Amino acid sequence: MTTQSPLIIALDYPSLDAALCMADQLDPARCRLKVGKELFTRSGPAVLEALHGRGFEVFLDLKFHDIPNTVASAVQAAAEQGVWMVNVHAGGGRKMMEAAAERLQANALKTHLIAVTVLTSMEAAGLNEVGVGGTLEEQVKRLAMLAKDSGMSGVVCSAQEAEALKSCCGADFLKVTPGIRPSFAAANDQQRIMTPSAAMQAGSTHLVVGRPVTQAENPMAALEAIETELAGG
Ligand SMILES: O=c1ccn([C@@H]2O[C@H](COP(=O)(O)O)[C@@H](O)[C@H]2O)c(=O)[nH]1
Repeated sequence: MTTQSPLIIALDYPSLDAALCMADQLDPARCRLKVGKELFTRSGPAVLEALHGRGFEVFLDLKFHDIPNTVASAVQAAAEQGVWMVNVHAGGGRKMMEAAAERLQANALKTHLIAVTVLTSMEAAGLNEVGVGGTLEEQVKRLAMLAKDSGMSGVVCSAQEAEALKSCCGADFLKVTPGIRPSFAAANDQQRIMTPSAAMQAGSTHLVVGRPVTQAENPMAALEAIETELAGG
């Protein structure tokens, strides 16, 4: 099933059972689901099969970053398992991204392929410490433009950069934004955060929400509060 909702719920759980317990409370007409490193490493492709069987579109968030052939093969493996979206690190460079995009095209695979710019848990000082000069915004913009030029259909960025990326990369270029924090939620380890409605206004195309829903006392009430906020209520 496909949905018009921009919401992608991050299933960051240590077991397949725990992830499916949450998935079974959610509706594929109202959100997509994200499977990340912890859950995939523990459960493997079985989690994708289980979520697809329940009608969900799945973003496989493994952030591949390796030599071009290895990344292209991993992206192909993900797409052949039917995921809706998969990602790589833009820092892997043009050749890596082009190889991955070309592999999908050569095999007529329609999975969205996007690239991570700068993790939403990073701030300027942390970026500087790993040797990146210039501002954080400049780095996000540089990597987004490189990603677009290398055949990516969008990027992972923070909602704080969405407006600038809309200007340089266009409205159709996907801006998948983690670090979404409704007013009731803690920031946790996220640095560049925004509320759901502000993120949509800024130009995010998809909102990744994990702990504000999955760790809430009442996850369904938290999700409904986000939906109400997005509906302008
Ligand atoms: O830059 C990035 C890229 C990926 N993520 C992932 O999104 C979710 C966010 O979860 P929260 O609990 O809402 O913080 C998580 O799975 C991250 O691995 C990100 O946060 N930032």
